[in-house]
Amino acid sequence: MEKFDLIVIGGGPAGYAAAMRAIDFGRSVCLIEKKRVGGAGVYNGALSSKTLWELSQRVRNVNETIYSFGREPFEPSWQEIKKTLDEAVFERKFQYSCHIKLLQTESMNQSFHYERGHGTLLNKNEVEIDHDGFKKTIWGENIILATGSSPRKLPNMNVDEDVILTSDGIDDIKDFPESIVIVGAGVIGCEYATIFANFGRTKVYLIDRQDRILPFEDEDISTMVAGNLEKRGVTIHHEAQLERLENIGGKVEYELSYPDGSRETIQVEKALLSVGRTPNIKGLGIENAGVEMSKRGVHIGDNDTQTNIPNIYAVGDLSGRIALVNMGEIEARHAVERIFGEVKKPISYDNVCTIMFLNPEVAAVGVNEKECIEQNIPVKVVKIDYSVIARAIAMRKTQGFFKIIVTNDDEMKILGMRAVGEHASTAIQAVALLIQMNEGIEVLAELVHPHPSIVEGIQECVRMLLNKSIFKSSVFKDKLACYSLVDGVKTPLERL
Ligand SMILES: Cc1cc2nc3c(=O)[nH]c(=O)nc-3n(C[C@H](O)[C@H](O)[C@H](O)COP(=O)(O)OP(=O)(O)OC[C@H]3O[C@@H](n4cnc5c(N)ncnc54)[C@H](O)[C@@H]3O)c2cc1C
Ligand SMILES: NC(=O)c1ccc[n+]([C@@H]2O[C@H](COP(=O)([O-])OP(=O)(O)OC[C@H]3O[C@@H](n4cnc5c(N)ncnc54)[C@H](O)[C@@H]3O)[C@@H](O)[C@H]2O)c1
Repeated sequence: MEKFDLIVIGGGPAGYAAAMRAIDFGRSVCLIEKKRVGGAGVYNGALSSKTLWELSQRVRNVNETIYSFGREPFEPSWQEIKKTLDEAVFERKFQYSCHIKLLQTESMNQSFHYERGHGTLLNKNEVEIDHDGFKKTIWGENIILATGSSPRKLPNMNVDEDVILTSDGIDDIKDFPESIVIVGAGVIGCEYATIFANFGRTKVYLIDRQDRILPFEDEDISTMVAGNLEKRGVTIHHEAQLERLENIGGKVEYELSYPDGSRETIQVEKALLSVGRTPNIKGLGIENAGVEMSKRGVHIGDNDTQTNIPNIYAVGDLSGRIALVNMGEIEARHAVERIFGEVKKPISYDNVCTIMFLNPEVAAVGVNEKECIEQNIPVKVVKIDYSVIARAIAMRKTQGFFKIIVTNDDEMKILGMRAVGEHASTAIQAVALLIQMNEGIEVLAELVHPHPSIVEGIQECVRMLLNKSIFKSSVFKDKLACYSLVDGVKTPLERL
């Protein structure tokens, strides 16, 4: 039987990162992937949906520009869009293939081994690999489980990935549907609503069971994103309870009920279910090795990625914590460092940087106002509208804002930031680093920023906190705001 220092089951972003980190320690590692290396980081997931989003943003931008010149809209076909999507996915797939092949060549002198097949734990050290019925068993001193997650389904709903789809099937549609209902106004639902609305070829209905989309974010963000979706013709069913959704003769019929007792029935061409994801635990054999779920039955690998069986770790979406590529990679690298002796502090989930690919894009790090109110954290908040940032004016993209949340004391340590608008994702990075380094805001206030750049807005925010901004909030009251937020009460702060 082949023996390894580490076996990794699952070759998505988390599993791949784990295997690569093990190589750095000079340990023998076997990576097992049943389908396609890259997982949802590439296919029917992060890379594919972001390619679609980028294309759709370009189409919308072009159309907004040429509309103002009185020109006909630019309408690429779905086939053209799909070709570009496939090219992007292929490029990444090719990189992974070459990387894996070259790593296994003798000249690389690596102890990396790749196996295609379904991995199942037989006990705490042995894993069976099943490749199209050909089975073999390997032995590992340590095992990392990284089998990811799959779209959650709803009862009584027959997902056929043709008429009723999930994110696993949406990229394979044959044409722009005339209409689509999206069930679930979370991240995937809102991103695909944005994509279809941007292309402008599909009537989109979005089912939101709460009173506002993206309920985990502050209201100013939900309002701006929802307003833009509605401007582009999206119907958002707020506070809607989905009573029924079925395929009737190749079309979708769904029925909603509302708190006032009213009901409505609507027919559309396709449905997309985006109601969360479920960890891929079935068929993994965790029971054979004695690996247990957390008491609440959701997490696996509760002890800082380690499971109750000391040589078995769980990382990425499988762990049931934060389902993001970046966190999957960090958890995976952390688990390997724990296994091979480079023990560090436990992973912190406090300042995770995220981007939601909406219109406009929304980037986040640390706490928002909602969390400060819920957790009763007294803070100061400073907000600047994109319309006073030179670069945004030059781009003709003045919708958006920066919001920075700091401690309610003289030190004013940054606790969180939201960036909503063009280049939001690049802007968040500087502030994330300051939080990580536990630095004060003065550093940002004095740094020479490039001009014109969107990040100058962040600088103006911190200058406002220090009462030395260039534009004065007492004059531009609707564009610059600075207030304290204590016990849920907002009090404007005196600024020039
Ligand atoms: C539509 C969509 C958009 C997203 N957009 C973003 C984004 O913009 N940014 C972001 O950070 N995250 C995004 N995510 C989330 C991100 O894709 C996941 O968090 C990430 O892929 C999780 O990585 P993972 O390695 O844990 O799991 P996965 O990517 O699910 O990979 C798990 C791998 O394990 C394999 N596997 C499963 N069982 C076995 C087995 N028994 N034996 C062998 N192999 C097995 C699977 O085939 C798969 O390749 C998105 C997800 C979706 C669905
Ligand atoms: N840009 C990104 O970073 C990005 C993009 C896409 C996905 N992801 C990751 O993938 C994960 C899964 O995304 P998701 O959008 O499926 O999950 P989600 O948890 O973000 O949203 C699911 C939504 O579905 C709603 N819902 C659940 N059951 C419902 C029902 N019966 N009827 C109507 N609505 C219902 C929930 O209220 C929630 O708003 C995300 O949590 C995120 O971690 C990240």
